[in-house]
Amino acid sequence: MLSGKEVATHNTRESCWIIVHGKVYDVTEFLDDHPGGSKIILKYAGKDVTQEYEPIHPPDAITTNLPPEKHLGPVQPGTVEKVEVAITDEEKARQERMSNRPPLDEILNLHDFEAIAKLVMAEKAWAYYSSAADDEITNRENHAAYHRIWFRPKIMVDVTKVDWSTTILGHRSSMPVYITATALGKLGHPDGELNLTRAGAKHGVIQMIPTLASCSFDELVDAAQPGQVQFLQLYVNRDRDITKRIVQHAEKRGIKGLFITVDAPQLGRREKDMRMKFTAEDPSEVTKSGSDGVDRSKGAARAISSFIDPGLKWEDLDWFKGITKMPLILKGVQRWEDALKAYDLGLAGVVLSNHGGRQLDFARSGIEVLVEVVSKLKEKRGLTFPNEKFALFVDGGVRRATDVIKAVALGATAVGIGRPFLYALSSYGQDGVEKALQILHDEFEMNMRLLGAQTIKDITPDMVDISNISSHIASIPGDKLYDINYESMQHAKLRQA
Ligand SMILES: Cc1cc2c(cc1C)[n+](S(=O)(=O)[O-])c1c(=O)[nH]c(=O)nc-1n2C[C@H](O)[C@H](O)[C@H](O)COP(=O)(O)O
Repeated sequence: MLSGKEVATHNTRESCWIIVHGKVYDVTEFLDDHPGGSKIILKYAGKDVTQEYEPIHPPDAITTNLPPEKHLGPVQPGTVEKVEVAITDEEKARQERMSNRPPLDEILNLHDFEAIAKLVMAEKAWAYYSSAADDEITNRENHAAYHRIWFRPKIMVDVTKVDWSTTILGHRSSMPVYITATALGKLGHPDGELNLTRAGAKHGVIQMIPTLASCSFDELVDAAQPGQVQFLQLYVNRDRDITKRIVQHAEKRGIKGLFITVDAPQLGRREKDMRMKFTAEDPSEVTKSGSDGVDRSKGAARAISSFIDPGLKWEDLDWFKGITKMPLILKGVQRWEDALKAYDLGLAGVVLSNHGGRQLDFARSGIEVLVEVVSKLKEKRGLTFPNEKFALFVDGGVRRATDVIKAVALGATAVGIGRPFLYALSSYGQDGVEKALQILHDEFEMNMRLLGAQTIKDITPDMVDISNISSHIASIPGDKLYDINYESMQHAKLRQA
């Protein structure tokens, strides 16, 4: 066993060891491959870096990215000097805002969590969660699309009792909503995705565990209550043995659905996240590309995703069917032809999604694609929805129970919600996530009554007017760069002249 003293002598670029979770790693040859640049590692060379490591890296990031011969084994307990991570003025100001945030009972809707999270989250964390690709048009369209769908409520229906519970892939759920997969939960809260597991258990809502969770997969499955249903979101690894191991382990641990993410052969250019250059203090320090040629100077997203296989193709699905019996669902389908292909291949369903606008900008919203998919699969295969055999899910921009009800009316089995639960856990931890779920329950109760629907089955296509669904009015974003940098400079020059 290595002593902390011995590890401390390896604190240079020539020989750099670090300690993570009580284990010693030789990262000397990894320094220039580190997505956040070498500087941040050298700052902690020879020391225990766990506290700095945890919020940004999935637990197994170091073991999967470092060859086994660099894993030097456990460090002797009691021999390691504690690393004090100095509290910056920015962090002090943030903690001050956190202590002044409104009490939870003043939160009335899911938008409130976003407003508070923006105030109380660390800049890097907010950038990562809120970021979307390019001009973020799709991110805005995701919610805007719901504003183009109007209700045709029924009256004189006895709605004394209303019930919005449902089944998702054959499992009971208290509402047609699941907590979708979003990476790096510990950026927002030290308990990370555990907040989602625990709140989901209390409110009978399914959690989709992300490949890039901050918490380990087993930690999240161990934290589930008996009978609590969890799905797994999978980024397919270039190394198929790693993927096979993850999938078969998940099945053994009782995961009830494998959601294969298909809209991210490369993670999108999320410029707010990129500006953070994540952990590298000196941006020019951030390595342009590692030994595998992956450009790592693009913030956290790109940093943690170089393992994703851009070569994933339809033929791979037979391989998946051969390694698991879990229902297979494709997450990130964006046109009816691909939904039809997934149905013909006997998959259990698709998530009509553009990754929360974080991937291809100008991709259409999930709800608009839903309308197209339902009509085309009816025309081509005589299918009606919701459909037990082939479930349609939608995610992106869902912030109200009325958004969910619109999706259900149009044939969705259920809807995934992402950022609102992240903002809730970042502002109030598990209590925040529970409050968000309770708000949705309260909104369902009211809206089902006002719609004249007693149960989910009574929410039918005739209850919505979708005549405007495809008329996109993309608000052209202001040209910040020109307006702030160039235009004002010209004015300044003219003023001086
Ligand atoms: C907000 C967010 C979304 C992420 C997400 C991380 C964040 C912070 N990450 S990402 O880092 O790679 O982009 C994932 C992910 O791990 N895997 C995935 O399939 N979708 C990922 N998504 C997309 C997510 O599953 C939903 O499609 C999206 O969040 C739905 O939109 P709303 O946030 O508006 O509800």
